[in-house]
Amino acid sequence: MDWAEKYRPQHLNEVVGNSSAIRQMYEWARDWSPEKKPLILYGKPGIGKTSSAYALANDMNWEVVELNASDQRTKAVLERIAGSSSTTASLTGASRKLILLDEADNLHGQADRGGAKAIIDIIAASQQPITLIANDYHALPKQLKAVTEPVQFRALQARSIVPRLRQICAAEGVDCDPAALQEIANRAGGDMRAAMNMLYAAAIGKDRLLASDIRTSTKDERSTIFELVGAVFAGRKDADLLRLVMEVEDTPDTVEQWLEGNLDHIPDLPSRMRGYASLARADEYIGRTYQRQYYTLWRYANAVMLLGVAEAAGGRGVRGRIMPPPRWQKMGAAKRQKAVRAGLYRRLSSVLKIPEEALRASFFTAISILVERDAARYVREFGLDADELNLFINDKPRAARVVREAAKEEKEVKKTPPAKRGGGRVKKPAEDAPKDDPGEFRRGPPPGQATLF
Ligand SMILES: Nc1ncnc2c1ncn2[C@@H]1O[C@H](COP(=O)(O)OP(=O)(O)OP(=O)(O)O)[C@@H](O)[C@H]1O
Repeated sequence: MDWAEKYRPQHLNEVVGNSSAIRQMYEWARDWSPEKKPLILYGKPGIGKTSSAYALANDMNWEVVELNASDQRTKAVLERIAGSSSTTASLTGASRKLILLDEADNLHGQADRGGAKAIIDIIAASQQPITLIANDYHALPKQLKAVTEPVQFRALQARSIVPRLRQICAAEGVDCDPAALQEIANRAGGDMRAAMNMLYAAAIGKDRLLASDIRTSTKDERSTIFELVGAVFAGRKDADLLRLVMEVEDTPDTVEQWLEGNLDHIPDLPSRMRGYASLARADEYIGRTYQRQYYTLWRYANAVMLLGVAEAAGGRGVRGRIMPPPRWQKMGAAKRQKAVRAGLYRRLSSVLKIPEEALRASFFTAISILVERDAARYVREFGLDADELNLFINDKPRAARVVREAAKEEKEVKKTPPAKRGGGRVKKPAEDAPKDDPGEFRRGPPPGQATLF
C-alpha cells in the first residue's frame, strides 16, 4: 500500500490544515437533520476533501456509501438510500449513512438532462446526510449550488506539510533530512497527496533520505497539466516549458488537445492563428511519430507547440479558467447517450420479454410510434426519464415536460391516503408496489405486466 493510502487520516483531528472547513463539517454533522442542506467540499486535488468526509463519518459512527456522480447507476442507488429515513442501526451498528458523491463537477453542462436534474432533486430532499466533492466550485451547475452548502478546502502551506512528512518518516523508520522534507513540501504546490507520493517514491526501501535524493517528481498529473498550460500562456522560459512537459504524464497529442482547447485565451485573431499554425505543425510530427513508430519525433512536436503557442500568447496569461479540451466533453456526451440507450434496451427487453437484438433491429420504431402517441402512459409503464423518453420522441423540451408532469402526478398519488385512491376500485399493480423501494414503485408494474397495447 502506498503511503498516501496507508496514512490517510482516520479522524477529523488528524486532518492537516483547513481547520475552519473541518469545524464547519463537524458542526453540520453534529446538528444534522433532514432539513440541513448537503455539503459540497471543493478545492484542488489531494488536499483532504475525501479523507475529511471519511474521517467525519468515522467520528460520527456513520457508514459511508461512496458513489460517483457520473455513474449511470448512481441515480437508482441514491433514490433508494437517500429516500429512506430509517435511523435504526444497520448491521455494523452505524446510525446513519453518509452518502459521498464524488465528481460532482461531472454534472456540469448536463444539469438540465433528466438524469442529472433527478439527482439534484433527490439530493435536495434526502433523508440521509449527503456530502458532495468537487474540484471547481464555480463550474458547478447553479441548480446544484442552490441546494447545497459550500465548504472550501484550500491548498496546504508547505509548513503544514513538513510535520506530516516527518511523522511518516518516523513511522517508517527512515532517517529523513529536514532539507529533503522541505524540498518535497515546496514542490508539492499545496497538494498533500503529491507530497506523500514524492516522499514514498524517494524513500521507500531506504534507511536515510537526503536532499539530493529528491529527484522524482510524482506530483499529481491533473495539476501538472494545468500548470503546463498556465506556464505556456504566462510565457515562461522555453527551458521551463520543455522541463514541465517531461513531467506531465500525458502524451503530446493530449497536450496538444489541451492547448487547442484553451487557445481562446489569446484575445486577438492574428496571434490566435499563429497558435493554431504551431499546433498544426506539431500535429504533423505527432502523425509521423505514429506512422513510423519513431518516438524521437515527439520531442519536436512538444517543442513546436509549446514554444509556438507561448510566442502567440505573448505572456498575457489566461483570462478566466484553464478548461479541459471541449472535445472531451463532446465525447463524454456521446458516451453518456450510448449508455442511456443501452440501459433503455436492457430494461425494455426485460419488461416486454423481447430479446435486445430484436428490439434494436425490428421493434424500436414501432414502439416509438406508440410512445409518441401517449408519452405520459409509457413514462409510467416503462419508468422512463427525460433522456430515455427523448430517444423515442426526439423532442427534448416535450420529453422534459412529460416526465415532470408524470412525476408530479406520482407525488400526488403518493400523498393521497390509500383508501381514497381510485374511489374503492381495484388497485392497479403499480399502487401495490412496495413503498419503501421508490425505484421499484417508479418503474410501475413488475416486469412482464407492462403491456404495449
Ligand atoms: N489535509 C490532509 N491531511 C492529512 N492527509 C492528507 C490531507 N490531504 C490529503 N492527504 C493525504 O492524501 C491522500 C489523498 O487525499 P484525499 O483523497 O482526501 O484528497 P482529495 O482532496 O479528496 O483529492 P481528490 O479531489 O483528488 O479526490 C490521503 O490518503 C491522505 O493520505
